[in-house]
Amino acid sequence: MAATVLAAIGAGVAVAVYAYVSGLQKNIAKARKTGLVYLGYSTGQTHFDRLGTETFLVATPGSLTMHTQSAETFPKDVATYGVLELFGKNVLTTEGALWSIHRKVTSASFNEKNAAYTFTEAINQTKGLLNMWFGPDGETRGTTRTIRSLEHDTITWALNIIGYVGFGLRLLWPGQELPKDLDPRLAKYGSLDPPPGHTMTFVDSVALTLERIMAIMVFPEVLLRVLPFRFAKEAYKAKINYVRYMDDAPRDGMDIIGQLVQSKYGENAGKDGSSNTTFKLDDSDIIGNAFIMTVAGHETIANTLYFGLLELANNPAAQRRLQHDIDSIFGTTDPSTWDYETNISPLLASHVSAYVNETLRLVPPVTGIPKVTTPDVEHAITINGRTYVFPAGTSCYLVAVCAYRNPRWWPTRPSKRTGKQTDLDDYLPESIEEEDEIVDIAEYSGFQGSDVSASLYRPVRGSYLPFSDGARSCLGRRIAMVEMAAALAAIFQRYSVELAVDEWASDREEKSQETIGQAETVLTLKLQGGRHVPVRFVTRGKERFVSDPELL
Ligand code: HEM
Repeated sequence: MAATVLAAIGAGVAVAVYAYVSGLQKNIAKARKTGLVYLGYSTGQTHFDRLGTETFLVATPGSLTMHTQSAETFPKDVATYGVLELFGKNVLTTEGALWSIHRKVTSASFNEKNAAYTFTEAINQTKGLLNMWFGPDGETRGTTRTIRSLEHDTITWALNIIGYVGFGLRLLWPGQELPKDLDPRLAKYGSLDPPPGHTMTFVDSVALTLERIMAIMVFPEVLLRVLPFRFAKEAYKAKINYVRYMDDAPRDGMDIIGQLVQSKYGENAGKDGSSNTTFKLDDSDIIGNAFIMTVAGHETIANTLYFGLLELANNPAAQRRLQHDIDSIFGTTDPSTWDYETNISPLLASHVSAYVNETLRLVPPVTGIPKVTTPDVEHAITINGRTYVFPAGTSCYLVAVCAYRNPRWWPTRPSKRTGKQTDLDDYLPESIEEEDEIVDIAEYSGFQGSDVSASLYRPVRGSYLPFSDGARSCLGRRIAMVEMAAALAAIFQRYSVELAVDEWASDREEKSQETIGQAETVLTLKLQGGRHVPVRFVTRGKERFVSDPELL
């Protein structure tokens, strides 16, 4: 008996070893055939430098993946986004005919009316954030206390905005009150304590669902309920609360999502792409898209504002230039009087959007984009003037963050900060602006106009894609730019940001840069494991750097 078991194990191991070796040989052969440089198994961004190439292949026993800095028009590899289909199919995770239906239905909501709502709500929420930071006596002191929760606070800020623009839910900061005439069905979403029928607030349920998304995906609900671990208990509690909030949300009161629910797209298109049926999103599609708008619509923006504020805290001179532009657009007028139609174009043509763009270059929330070559036939691609033929269905990872620091595409000079040969790792907001959005299939896009100034450096197409490009580019780009610009204007019109120097001694700028450099991607790029940079906001005129003549 024992001999039979051992023989069976031996045979199993032999089959596994054979599959491993032959898989590796097969993929190495495929890699060789393309003529490109390839690596076995390990991968990493420094390999671009080591191999002296912008595109290479990684062959493992189970896969062949291209890593590239060249944006090619491959289809998106939606399989890698499976985790985000947790609550239903949606515009990010579908492809082909089904995607075009989701895209058409959802893109209808990304219009100027919603961008204007975003502008007003971003100002309103930024005011709430500043009030919380300064507290009742902060204005008199002229400074906030040291803020260690900047990341958490910017996440809450962004969730509050998407809550309003996406769902029509007014979400509050401590000390704020709901408007008296609010639809009572919406009141529970703004509550700062868990309302009846819930064990956590709406905002906490969204934040914790995202934090525990892997556990929610991997373990069935019944198991999460009984497992004696904290992660399982949190995942269960977050999911139950989130689903209940989504089920109870009055569909008629919502904005982006409300329009989505009311849309009936295509008299001629069915959900499966067939003709002559009326398409209507079902409940799972609506919750799936609502979830994706919440995820895509807050962590990305929150992280950009967060890292942008840290970069500005490191660069007092940059803050001065930002404040100069804000002063010339808004003077001393109260932010609650700012008007979207009058102010948005000058604001987005000012240094404010250049500063956002530079943050998106250095610390982009989406560091890479998964793509895949044509599934059924070999795919020829020209890279640097040479054509390579790739096997059908080769996975491709566009390592966008490396392209944003590649001296071949960006003007560069030796770094004053580090002494390195190039300054592309430095925050240089004066140098760039984003290319105008060029949309391949216009009707699938949201906003299509220019939201940038004409005076700055325009990167070569394909070398700067923080919102991706083409038909599958970001639907929320306009909203994102409007939201971040409004927040920066509302903050820097009256305040400046500083590193909290008493905690970090003379090497504070270096230490802060080093900490930002430790950001890692889970869903988006962010500081993990409690790492943070302490800062303070101070009333303009009371900055430490005000005494530095170079900055005046
Ligand atoms: C700084 C903010 C943002 C950045 C950097 C960003 C970046 C991106 C990128 C790179 C993609 C392409 C992903 C891929 O193809 O794998 C994308 C897609 C998408 N984004 Fe954003 N995004 C931001 C804000 C938003 C906002 C505010 C919303 C909505 C409220 C949004 C909704 C979407 C959607 C729905 C898609 C999928 C489009 C499709 O596949 O057809 N994003 N975004």
